[in-house]
Amino acid sequence: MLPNSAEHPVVPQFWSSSGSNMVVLLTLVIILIVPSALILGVYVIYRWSAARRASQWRRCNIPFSPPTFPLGHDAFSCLTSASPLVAFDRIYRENADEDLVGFFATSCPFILIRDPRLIQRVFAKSFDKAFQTGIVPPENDIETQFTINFCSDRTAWRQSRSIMAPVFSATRLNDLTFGKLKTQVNRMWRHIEEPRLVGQPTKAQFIARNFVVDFLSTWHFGEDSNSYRETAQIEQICETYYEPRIRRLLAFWAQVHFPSLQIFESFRFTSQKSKHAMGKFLRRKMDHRMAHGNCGDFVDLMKRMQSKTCWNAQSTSTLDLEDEGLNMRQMIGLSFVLLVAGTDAVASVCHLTLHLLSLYPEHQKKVQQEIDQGMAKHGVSELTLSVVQDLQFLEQCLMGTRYKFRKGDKLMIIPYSINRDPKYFKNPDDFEPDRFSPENRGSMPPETFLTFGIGPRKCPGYRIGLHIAATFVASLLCKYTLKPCSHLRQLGAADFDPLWFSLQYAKNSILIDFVPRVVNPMTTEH
Ligand code: HEM
Repeated sequence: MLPNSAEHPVVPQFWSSSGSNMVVLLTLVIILIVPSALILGVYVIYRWSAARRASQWRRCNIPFSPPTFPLGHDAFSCLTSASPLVAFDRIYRENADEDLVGFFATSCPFILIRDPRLIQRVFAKSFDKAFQTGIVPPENDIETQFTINFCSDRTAWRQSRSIMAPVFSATRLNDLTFGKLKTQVNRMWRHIEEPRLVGQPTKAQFIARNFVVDFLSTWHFGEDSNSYRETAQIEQICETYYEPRIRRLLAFWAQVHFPSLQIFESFRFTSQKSKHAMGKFLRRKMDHRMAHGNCGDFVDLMKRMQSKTCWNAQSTSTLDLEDEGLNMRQMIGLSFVLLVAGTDAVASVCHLTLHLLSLYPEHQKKVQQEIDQGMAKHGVSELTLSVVQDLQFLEQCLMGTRYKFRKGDKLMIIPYSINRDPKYFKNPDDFEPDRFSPENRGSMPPETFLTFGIGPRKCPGYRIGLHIAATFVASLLCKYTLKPCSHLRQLGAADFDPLWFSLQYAKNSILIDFVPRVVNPMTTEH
């Protein structure tokens, strides 16, 4: 019997089931077809732009590795677990016969320059190429423009380097500043003693970073921070400087592809949060100076520049300071220079040198002898500025760490790989500070020494950085002998933390045993 149509309306039933089928069908279309179409679209654009770039490289006779979708070069497949250095180093090694090689990182084309002579030609002799660092902040991102490292506006770059010249000058290191370093040394010794007395090792990264952050905080900003007790305020600002990893990668991608598109404004390298935090910090410092007088440090320099007509640059740049002096946004950028460019570079040289010296007791002993002799020569029983300035062999050790790598624009150089290339260095994997002795450095091709960069954008702070690192290492070696505890061999590219974009921190803590020395340097004869 047919159902009663009034109770069981046939037509609506039909429509409702077919309607729900349609909904399911539509949902499937949306779930499957739309994303597939999007991926296909991205793929086509990817292939098209890669093919265009490849044909340009072919025309210019530049050898290249064809891209694999979506990572670019397949060396990047390890990116989530390893530092980008691993991928770059692999590309360097895979192309041993080439002077330069093109490759893709996702869809971004890069040229890795392998031959040091070519590096010198491009980066040292051709200012235009050297000027572009690859990160291209928009002109109105004043803070980032004034953070010298990322500056893409020539006038701002010249101005920033010139304003900061007194800060980079080694003459700022005097007995007074050395006294501040000594405060940090005493705190570090106290920190090492606590675990040592209960038979535990010390984390090299931790003491190195605290030492550098606290010293820079005191020296430049007059802020007496003690990172062993609580995180220094400038460290908190530093922590928010770089966006979290995924945003940072997106920012880098957006900057390479669409440097001027406002839509990617939110994916910028320098986070808004850190700009605000730095602004607040600087304002507080300046107010304090108004009330309590000057200290002759970086904050005072900024304060002077704030009100001064400081440039006669015949420039049409929007960043021209003529008649205005520095404004707060420019000062924020310049303050970041000290934190971003200085802190990690010096801290990584410090802890990596400790690690290497713990692995090479013969070099460690030589540094200790040099320190003891220095103290005896100057008739002192503790480190002084003059003793540290005499430590030639220690300086060679600091240079010998050679872990730094430079990431330029679409042009890239990898000092890490060049420094380990047997073509240029005998026994490249050995820690041989004598490579950097004054005699040997003279015979070494200058273009192979890239620890501080090369050309007009070479590191302006390296003298200061080496001095801080020398004080750090010397103050430890005059009191202790180092024994490796965790890493029993030199670090390779794969041992570095993937979360660090350019500077290298080891993935796992480098633990070192500090064994007190029994010698009294004043009475030791050598
Ligand atoms: C001893 C430790 C240091 C090392 C190994 C080091 C290394 C480098 C390298 C390799 C570059 C070039 C980066 C590139 O081209 O991508 C650089 C640039 C720079 N460094 Fe250092 N650096 C050190 C200490 C410092 C210190 C203490 C400061 C600041 C107080 C500083 C400030 C800068 C600045 C501002 C730049 C950018 C220069 C420009 O683009 O014109 N560095 N550094």
